[in-house]
Amino acid sequence: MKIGMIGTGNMGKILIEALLESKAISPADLLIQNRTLAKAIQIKEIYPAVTVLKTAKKVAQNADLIFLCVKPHDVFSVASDIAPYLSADKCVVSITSPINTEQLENAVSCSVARIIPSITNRALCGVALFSYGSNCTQEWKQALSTLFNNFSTPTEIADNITRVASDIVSCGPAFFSYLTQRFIDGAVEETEIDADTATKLASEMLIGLGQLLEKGYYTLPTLQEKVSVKGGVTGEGINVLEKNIGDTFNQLFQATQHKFEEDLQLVKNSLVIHKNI
Ligand SMILES: NC(=O)C1=CN([C@@H]2O[C@H](COP(=O)(O)OP(=O)(O)OC[C@H]3O[C@@H](n4cnc5c(N)ncnc54)[C@H](OP(=O)(O)O)[C@@H]3O)[C@@H](O)[C@H]2O)C=CC1
Ligand SMILES: O=C(O)[C@@H]1CCC=N1
Repeated sequence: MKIGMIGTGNMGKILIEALLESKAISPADLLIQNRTLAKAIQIKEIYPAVTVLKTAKKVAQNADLIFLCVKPHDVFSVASDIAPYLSADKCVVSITSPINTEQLENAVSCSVARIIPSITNRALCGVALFSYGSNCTQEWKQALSTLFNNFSTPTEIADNITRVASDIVSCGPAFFSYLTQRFIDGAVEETEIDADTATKLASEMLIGLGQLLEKGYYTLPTLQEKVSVKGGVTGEGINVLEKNIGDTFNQLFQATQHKFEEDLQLVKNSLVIHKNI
């Protein structure tokens, strides 16, 4: 199977690295293209057997499975460029949350899916959120799930939880990096530890925490219970968190939902431009 990647920015590159480093596919089966071609050429310098194509049209003609790894406002322009070259047996995957599979199916006449990846897939772990188009064939559903299983936990989601699922899976790494950074900053400001040591200790702690959860030794509540010895220091710290976090995370999910509504409207506007309604 030939896989085409249109858009080799942040996420396109991460998917290429995950596909190749997990050995899900061979570099000879990968066709890549980007608006600024130099970005795709840089990837070929790392993986010489990858083919760089000059146009999205050529990717559509030569690949069986085509990933659209562009920003939401560019998806329909790329989809309408490639639509005439897609036979019914091909599959198009978009990776962005504000565009649903119905909108994709209206833009191209082949199997479609939306797969929202996560930066954690670069480490060949974490979740990829799957939504299949209503006309997506069983063969493509199986092929996509098998492909992503090499470097992620493919998880099918209902449309109504798209935003929150993506907040947790794809935005989550940024949120928890930010919180960890603030944790480190506090330690450096309040004690004699230096930033490098605090960063190293906090990073190792997070890796260990991930391993504990992966191995299933503890749930999140039992883990807190085990560490918070009665009358001990952890309890004092948890009290501070309880007093101050308040409804921060409610506000966070409200803010992302609000931004999502705006993004959905922008997508509708770009659909009008491409006359696909
Ligand atoms: N970042 C993340 O963690 C995640 C991102 N996503 C989604 O992935 C999508 C892409 O995000 P990201 O990779 O961060 O964005 P980037 O801006 O880094 O990448 C987008 C790429 O698309 C290219 N591009 C734009 N138009 C075209 C075109 N017509 N033909 C070919 N290439 C084109 C751009 O080229 P050029 O070099 O010319 O700008 C750029 O390299 C977003 O919709 C985002 O929501 C999903 C999950 C996680
Ligand atoms: O489309 C999305 O929801 C993702 C989450 C992180 C960036 N973009």
